[in-house]
Amino acid sequence: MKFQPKASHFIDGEYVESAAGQAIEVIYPATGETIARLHAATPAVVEEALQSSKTAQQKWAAKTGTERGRILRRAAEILRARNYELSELETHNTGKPIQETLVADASAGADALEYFGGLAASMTGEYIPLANGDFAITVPEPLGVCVGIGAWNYPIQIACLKAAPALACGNAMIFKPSETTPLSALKLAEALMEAGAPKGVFNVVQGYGDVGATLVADRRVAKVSLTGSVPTGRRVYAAAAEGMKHVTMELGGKSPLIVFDDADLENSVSGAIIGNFFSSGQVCSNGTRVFVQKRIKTAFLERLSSRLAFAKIGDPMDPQVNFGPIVSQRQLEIVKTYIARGIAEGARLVHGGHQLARPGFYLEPTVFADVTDEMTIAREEIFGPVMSVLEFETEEEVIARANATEFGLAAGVFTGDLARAHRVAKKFEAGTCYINTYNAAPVEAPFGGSKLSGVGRENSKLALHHYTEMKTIYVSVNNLHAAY
Ligand SMILES: NC(=O)c1ccc[n+]([C@@H]2O[C@H](COP(=O)([O-])OP(=O)(O)OC[C@H]3O[C@@H](n4cnc5c(N)ncnc54)[C@H](O)[C@@H]3O)[C@@H](O)[C@H]2O)c1
Repeated sequence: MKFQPKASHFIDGEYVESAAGQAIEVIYPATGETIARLHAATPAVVEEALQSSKTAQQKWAAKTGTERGRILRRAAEILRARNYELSELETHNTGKPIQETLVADASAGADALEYFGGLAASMTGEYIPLANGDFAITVPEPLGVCVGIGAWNYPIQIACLKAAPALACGNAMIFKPSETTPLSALKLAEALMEAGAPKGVFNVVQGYGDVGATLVADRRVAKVSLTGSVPTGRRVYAAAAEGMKHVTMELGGKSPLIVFDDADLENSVSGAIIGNFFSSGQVCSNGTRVFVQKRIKTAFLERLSSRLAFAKIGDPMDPQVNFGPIVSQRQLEIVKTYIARGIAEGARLVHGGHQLARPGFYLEPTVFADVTDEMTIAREEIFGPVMSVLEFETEEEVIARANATEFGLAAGVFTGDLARAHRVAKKFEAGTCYINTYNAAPVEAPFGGSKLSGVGRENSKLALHHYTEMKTIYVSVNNLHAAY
C-alpha cells in the first residue's frame, strides 16, 4: 500500500510498531478502500514516548531560542519542498480535494513552523524596578512535556499549529492524531528530525480516545492542547484539571454569518460558500447559520443555488474537483441523520441533501431555507456540508439570535455599512469575527473560541503564552529587616 508508513508510531527519532495494539484502518474516503493499517499504542509504547519526551525536552530547552527557531524554519522548508507529496497524502487521508490540500494543509503547517521559528528567540522576560534599588526579573520557561491531540479535518495543519509554538518555547510534544487521519503527523515528525530537532522532541503516538486519555492523565505531562468536539473537550479539560495542567481547547461551533441587505450580494454568497462547503463543510469555524435580511432573501437563495451548480464533485485527486467526500462512513451517517431531521422539523430543502450513488462517502452540498432558531439543524454542530438559511429583519434582533448559542467559535457579518459592521462585530460573542470575509485563519492572527467553543488561542504571539510559564525572581540589594 502506497501510503502505508514504516510503522504506526514515531518515537525518539524512529518508527515504532505495536502489533499487539488495537487495529486502526485508514480509509480513503473517495473510494472506501483501505490505504494503511496501523495499531494503537500499547501502554508500553505510551511509556516509551513519555520517557523519550521527558529526556529530550531538557536537551531542547537548553538550546537558545535562535537555535530552536532555525530548526523549526528548516522543518518548514522541508514541508514546503514536499508539499505535493504531503498534499496527496492528506487528500487520501481526509478526502479533501487536492486543490485544497495543496494550499491549506502542509503549507499552512509550514507557515506555523516559520512564524513560531521566527519568534523563538524573542521569548524574553522583563526587568521590573522595585523600591530601594531592589528589582525583579521575569523568565518565561517552557512547561515541559506537552500533549497535542488532533481532530481529523486538518491533520498536519493541527499538528503544526500545536507543535510549532510548543517547540519554539522549549517544550517537547507528544502528538496523538485522530484515529481517522493518523498518517501525516508522522511526516511532520520525520521533517523535524531531518531539520535537526533532537530525538524525542516531537513524538507521534497513535490511538483512540483511551490513548489520549492515558497521556492526559500522566503526571509527567504539563499541558494538553486538544482540537476536537465539545464533549471530548469537557472530558479532557476535566482530566487535565486533576493534575492542574495547562490546557488549550479548540472545540466545535455553530457560528452565525449575518448578511445585511446592503451587502455586496456576490461577496456574501462567496462568504456563505467558503464558510459552509470548503472541506465538504468539515471546518470548525463554519458559519452554518446564515442569517439573511428579509428584503434580499430570495435573491440570495437564487444566486446561491446558481453558484452551487458549479461545485465540481468527484475524485479529490482531480485538480478540477472542488468538493470531495465526507471523511468517513460514520461522519456521513451523522450528517445524513441531521438532514433527515431538518426535513422532519419543517426546514425547506433548497439544494442537495442526497448521498451520491458512487463508491466513497459523497454527499451533495446542502442548503436549507426557512430554518428557525429552534430547529435541531440550527442548534447543533453538524460538521458536514449543510447550510441553514434563516431570515431576519432588524440588527438588534439578529445579534440576539446570533448569540443565542452555547458555542462561541466564530461569527461573520456582510454589510456595506462600515459602522454597522464594527458595531455588530463588537457585539458578537465569538473568539474570531469576520467582516465581509469568512474563515480566514492566517498564523499571524489569534484563532480560538469563547463559551463552549474553547479555551486559549492558537496562532499569533498569544499562542506562545500558552506554552510557557512565567517565573518571577525577586532580587534584593539591601539588608533585610525582620521583626525579631
Ligand atoms: N476549534 C478548532 O480549531 C477546531 C478545529 C478542527 C476541528 N474542531 C472540532 O473537532 C470536532 C471534529 O473532530 P473529531 O470528530 O475528531 O473530534 P473528537 O472530539 O471526536 O476527537 C478529537 C480527538 O480527541 C481524541 N479523544 C477522544 N476522546 C478522548 C479522551 N477521553 N481523552 C483524550 N483524547 C480523546 C480522539 O481520539 C481525537 O484524536 C468538531 O467538533 C470540530 O468543530 C475544532
